[in-house]
Amino acid sequence: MSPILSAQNVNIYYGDKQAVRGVNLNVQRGTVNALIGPSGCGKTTFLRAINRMHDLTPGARVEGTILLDGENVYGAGVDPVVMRRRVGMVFQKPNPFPTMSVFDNVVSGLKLAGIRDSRRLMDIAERSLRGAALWEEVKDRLKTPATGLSGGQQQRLCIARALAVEPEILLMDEPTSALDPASTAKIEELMTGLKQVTTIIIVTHNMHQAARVSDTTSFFLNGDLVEHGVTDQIFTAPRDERTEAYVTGRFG
Ligand SMILES: Nc1ncnc2c1ncn2[C@@H]1O[C@H](COP(=O)(O)OP(=O)(O)OP(=O)(O)O)[C@@H](O)[C@H]1O
Repeated sequence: MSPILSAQNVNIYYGDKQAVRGVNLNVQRGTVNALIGPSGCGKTTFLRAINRMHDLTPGARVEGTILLDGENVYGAGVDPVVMRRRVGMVFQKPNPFPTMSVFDNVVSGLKLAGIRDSRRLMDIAERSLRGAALWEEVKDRLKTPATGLSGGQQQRLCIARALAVEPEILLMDEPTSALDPASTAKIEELMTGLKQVTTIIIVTHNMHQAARVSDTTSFFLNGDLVEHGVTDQIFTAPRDERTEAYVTGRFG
């Protein structure tokens, strides 16, 4: 099967400084993929290249090829805004739009895309909130401010907001690092279900989390992708001694 994402010789720079070096990575549809490695090794930098977030960072430059379902993400004529709809993103800290209600947060991307039909918006909002395992908790308070939700609920709201526009890939940058263990467990559980509707690439510092939720794992070190493989293999039989040192906790 052709990969949903194919990165080919990707180099990323901030000014003169190279943060990611020659990364080659294929990600299969309907899987969860974890990016692990010590602080500063380039995980977030690589993640942000996938939906062209570096376009917004002065001095940042991406070289090489990133194909989304065969289409060059950086190709001439590709609208970065459209690309960011196809590749959704959830950040470390929940960031619901603070002045909007729960409902308006979920449908914000749809409204921007010109969808106005209220029946349709409600259907998609319900489906997205169910997809983010939040519907039961918020169905009676859809019109209340999103800021009234707990941190864990706000993060699931951000996941619902990302799901509403049916992204082909969902990028998650340490999505549980600001959450308590119960909220973290809920989001980890939910990822398995999300594989039915999208493909997930998650940056995590937590190796137990990577081992629990992901199908494949990529180990980064100093801007290099050292090793990529099935998660079980990376954690139990790594091929590179640097991967072994990291997953056994000898540094990082
Ligand atoms: N906007 C920026 N401008 C300049 N250098 C940056 C910028 N963002 C990141 N870097 C540098 O690029 C390198 C990779 O950073 P990146 O944030 O991708 O690492 P990371 O593996 O995600 O780290 P962490 O796990 O701490 O989030 C680091 O040396 C970092 O200091």
